[in-house]
Amino acid sequence: MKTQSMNRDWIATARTLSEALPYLKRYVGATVVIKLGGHAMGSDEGMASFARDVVLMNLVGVHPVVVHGGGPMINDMLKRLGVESQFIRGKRVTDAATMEVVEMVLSGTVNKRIVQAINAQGGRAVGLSGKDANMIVCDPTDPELGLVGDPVEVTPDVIRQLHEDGYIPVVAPLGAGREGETFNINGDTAAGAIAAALKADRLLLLTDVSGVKNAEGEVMTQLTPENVKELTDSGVIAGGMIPKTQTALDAIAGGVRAVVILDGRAPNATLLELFTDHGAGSLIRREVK
Ligand SMILES: Nc1ncnc2c1ncn2[C@@H]1O[C@H](COP(=O)(O)OP(=O)(O)O)[C@@H](O)[C@H]1O
Ligand SMILES: CC(=O)N[C@@H](CCC(=O)OP(=O)(O)O)C(=O)O
Repeated sequence: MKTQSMNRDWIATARTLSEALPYLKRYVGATVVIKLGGHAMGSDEGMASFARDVVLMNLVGVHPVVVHGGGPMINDMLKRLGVESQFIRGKRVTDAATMEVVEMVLSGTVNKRIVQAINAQGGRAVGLSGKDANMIVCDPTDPELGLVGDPVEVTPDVIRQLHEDGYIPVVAPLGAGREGETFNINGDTAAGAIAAALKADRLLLLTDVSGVKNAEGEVMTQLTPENVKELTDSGVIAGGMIPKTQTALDAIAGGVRAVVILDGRAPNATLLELFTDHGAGSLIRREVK
């Protein structure tokens, strides 16, 4: 039996769809890089919801690229294997034994979980890492971090080709060294480098907080690179938020139009951000309009 309140729900849904039209138009043909952090990868239900959003985005003409992390999953596996791991300035010190586990977890378990989730929603996801087609070539970040790499040459042709053929690329943050090594790249750094190489319209960094907070703990809905520098210098931006905001600044300097830091655990976070005037999280771009 249909009730009046059910009718009201449908009317609200129709209004939301209708209001999305200008945004849908704006993003046709746009490239959107979405970084899914390990902390934002929740339950199977949360993963299915994320995957549904990515498939919908693709169906309305957006070219999504998913770049993922998986730090907590690497920690779990290292613990099970009895391998010690430590972080310096937010990056995992990676020796050869750790690298083997990092690659197994990122390229194997995590990458395939996302690929399967997208395919289960009717998308056609293809999993790859920065090593495939020599997409991300790295130099070592710092000798004390071992096999941690900084992207120095990014060739995203394979991503463009996959988009052209209707596939959704899902990229694990690993890079190739010039001497045949494998490098462990911070997930945010890898996403920023890919977004800059593609001159993406948006880079969405999905994490476990609703955005960048000011000294009062309020989420800043819009920030310029200057605001980020001030908040970092005063110590308000700290810990894991530092590589994220640094990635945002580098990506903008590299030609990405805007970067959004948002809570990936919130339902339909990416759709809200792209297709409504409500937006979500903190938008960082050169000029705040
Ligand atoms: N100014 C700030 N605004 C929001 N979060 C901040 C800020 N400074 C530090 N953080 C911390 O940064 C964390 C996000 O970074 P991180 O844990 O590395 O995320 P992820 O695993 O998703 O990459 C937040 O959970 C929060 O504790
Ligand atoms: C160099 C470095 O620290 N690499 C990360 C790669 C995964 C990652 O970045 O995962 P999140 O996005 O979930 O944090 C690591 O080994 O944990």
